[in-house]
Amino acid sequence: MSIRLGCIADDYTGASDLANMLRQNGLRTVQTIGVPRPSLELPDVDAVVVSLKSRSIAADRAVTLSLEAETWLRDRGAEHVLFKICSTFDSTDEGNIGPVIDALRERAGGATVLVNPAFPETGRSVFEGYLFVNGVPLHESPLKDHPLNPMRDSNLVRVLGRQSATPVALIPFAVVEQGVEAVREALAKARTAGAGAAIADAVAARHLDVLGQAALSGPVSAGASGLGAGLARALVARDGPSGPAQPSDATRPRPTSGRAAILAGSCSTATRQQIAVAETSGIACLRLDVARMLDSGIDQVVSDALDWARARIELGPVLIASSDHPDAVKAMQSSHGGLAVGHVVEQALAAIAEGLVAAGVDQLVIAGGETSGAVVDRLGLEAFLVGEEIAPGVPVLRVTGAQHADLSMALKSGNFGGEQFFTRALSMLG
Ligand SMILES: Nc1ncnc2c1ncn2[C@@H]1O[C@H](COP(=O)(O)OP(=O)(O)O)[C@@H](O)[C@H]1O
Ligand SMILES: O=C(O)[C@@H](O)C(=O)COP(=O)(O)O
Repeated sequence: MSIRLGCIADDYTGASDLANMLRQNGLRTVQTIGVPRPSLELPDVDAVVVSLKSRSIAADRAVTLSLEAETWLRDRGAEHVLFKICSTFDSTDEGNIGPVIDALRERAGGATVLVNPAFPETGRSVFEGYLFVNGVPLHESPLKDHPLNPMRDSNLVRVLGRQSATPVALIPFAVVEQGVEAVREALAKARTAGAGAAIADAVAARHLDVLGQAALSGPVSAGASGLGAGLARALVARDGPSGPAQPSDATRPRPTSGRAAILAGSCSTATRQQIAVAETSGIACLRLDVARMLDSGIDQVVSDALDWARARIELGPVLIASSDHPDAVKAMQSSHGGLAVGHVVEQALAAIAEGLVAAGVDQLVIAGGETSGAVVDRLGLEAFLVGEEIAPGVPVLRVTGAQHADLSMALKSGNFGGEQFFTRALSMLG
């Protein structure tokens, strides 16, 4: 297999968001979970998105995993590697975006890395280096309350600068508006000035086209799926389209047991609203008792949740959620520690997912990036074929590989999807 674009995603929902975007813009794409084992059979594709769960782990570990993925992608012919980060720049002052960009840049010869997390379809734009989420500066958006990486600074030059070994430059709106050559020149100047990375502005799809073409002149870039779309369009414009749109197994409906479940660990405003709507539309819902998990361990909570689900699963979809309001999350974190709470809840939801699949569930919707990572890892999944789009950033995923190849899934970023997302996803997974 020889690929045209290699991608490393720092979480699994972000990876499926990117895979969806590449597919929509003309690249046959597969999403792998980690670096694939050598004997895993992958379809003939133009792009591979290697998903890592590296957003909220120690920076040195994130670097090691990302470099392993980069080696695998380059060995398969990738001329350009996109490091897929969150469109809300989820990270802390310790990393992991800066350290991974530094390592990928050094590996690829030192050219300044173009960085842009804009995703206009979901309301993320960058202007003068400031990130806006649905028209609100990042630090005023719901991301200020994220359980693992509260985003309290909207200036990405500053945010990335605090995580990086070298200074960070800005490629402002006025330069991006001038076009590809102007952006290439700005990147060259940034390199001469010693900047290892440059935040580029983009508020509309046409800016992402410019950035995609400019980025393709170098070996590495970093951004969200908007930049992925720009890169895909640039590749197709330069080299022409290839093959059929997608491996046919990705879109062919599969026989299903009819058993379906939704697991939510995201505490985002969007997910909490989607749960509220699901509750009023007749989906059986169970709220997990997070305090009980923290006080007495997860086993009894998991076992009670599975008993509850098994009693209902033949009648219709079930929804099990740990999601809570930011005040409740903060209270829990102040007594037990943020990462520790997150980890315990993720492990509980992963164990519940395992039990549900053992009970015959073959349609599974997961809300939350870290939550999705924990579930996919627990199930031992190896790769996904990318199906139709459910909502911007969220495709139908058909499992491929040795484990659970009958499973159809949606991995939803906490922030994505409209109010009716869960019912829409379930109608498309079958
Ligand atoms: N009630 C809760 N209290 C504290 N943390 C929680 C609670 N429910 C879920 N979490 C944790 O919050 C984090 C949510 O992150 P994630 O799954 O990535 O969602 P998102 O996509 O919204 O970022 C996870 O680590 C999850 O375990
Ligand atoms: O770019 C995005 O916003 C998403 O693709 C993404 O990475 C979401 O992360 P989570 O909100 O943690 O799922």
